[in-house]
Amino acid sequence: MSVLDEILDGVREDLAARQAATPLERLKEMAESVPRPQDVAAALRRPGVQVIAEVKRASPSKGALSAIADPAALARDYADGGAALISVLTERRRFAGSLEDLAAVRAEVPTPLLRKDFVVSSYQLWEALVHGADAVLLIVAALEQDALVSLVERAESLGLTPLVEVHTEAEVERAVAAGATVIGVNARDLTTLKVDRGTFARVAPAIPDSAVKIAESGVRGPHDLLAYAGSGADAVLVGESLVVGRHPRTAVADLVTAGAHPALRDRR
Ligand SMILES: O=P(O)(O)OC[C@@H](O)[C@@H](O)c1c[nH]c2ccccc12
Repeated sequence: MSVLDEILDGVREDLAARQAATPLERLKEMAESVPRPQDVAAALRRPGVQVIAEVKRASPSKGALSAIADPAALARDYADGGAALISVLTERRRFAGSLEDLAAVRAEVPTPLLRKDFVVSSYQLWEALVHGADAVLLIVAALEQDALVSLVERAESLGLTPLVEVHTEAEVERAVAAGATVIGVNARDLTTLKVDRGTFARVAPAIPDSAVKIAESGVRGPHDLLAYAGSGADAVLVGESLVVGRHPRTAVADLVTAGAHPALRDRR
């Protein structure tokens, strides 16, 4: 069984437990008092290369990365550094994340938030909404096409922006066919867990110009952002290098400065 399949099994088990504890009807009631999510595509389409900073405690490839005692304080650093979007891992077993982390970050910063998880059910979209997300990750490799199509539609109908993750050109076709307008190319292959920084340059040409293009994973600093920008990235998603470094606010600010270079600002 692949790592992805193992992760998905755990995700479904945890999901079943949450559904047993909180019926969908209850979540829907809670969603009534939540403000409408922000326009994430617009935030990522601003001139220059935008920085998406991730609250990430652990990963399947490396295990524990950082204890992150206070995710809200880290998110505050990311926001102060100029992140356009903050990604919060909510998967528990492999990434040590939680919906509580998402809610804590929501209470601290006004920045748009991405729920980063393995979404397999519309129940998780309602959870994302209730805990303050503006966008949700949908991973093409983890979903049958009809499930992908319906989750893109359901997310949009709730006002959530679907960020659809791909690894190959064939997956770009599936993402576009499902109506995705914000597409992330993950340099980490979720079946082998290896990072190949050339993935974005190979896959991005298949993404329509009208879509927002995000380069995910493997960004160690401004030089990697600039390389992804050279291949057409509108935004980069950065986790590990921010949480293991000692100065997350400065690290984000350095990326934001690189992404705001005049040559990048005038591209679109
Ligand atoms: O830590 P990195 O190499 O900067 O990568 C961040 C992000 O791309 C990665 O966490 C990620 C991309 N897609 C995912 C899907 C699920 C979980 C995690 C991810």
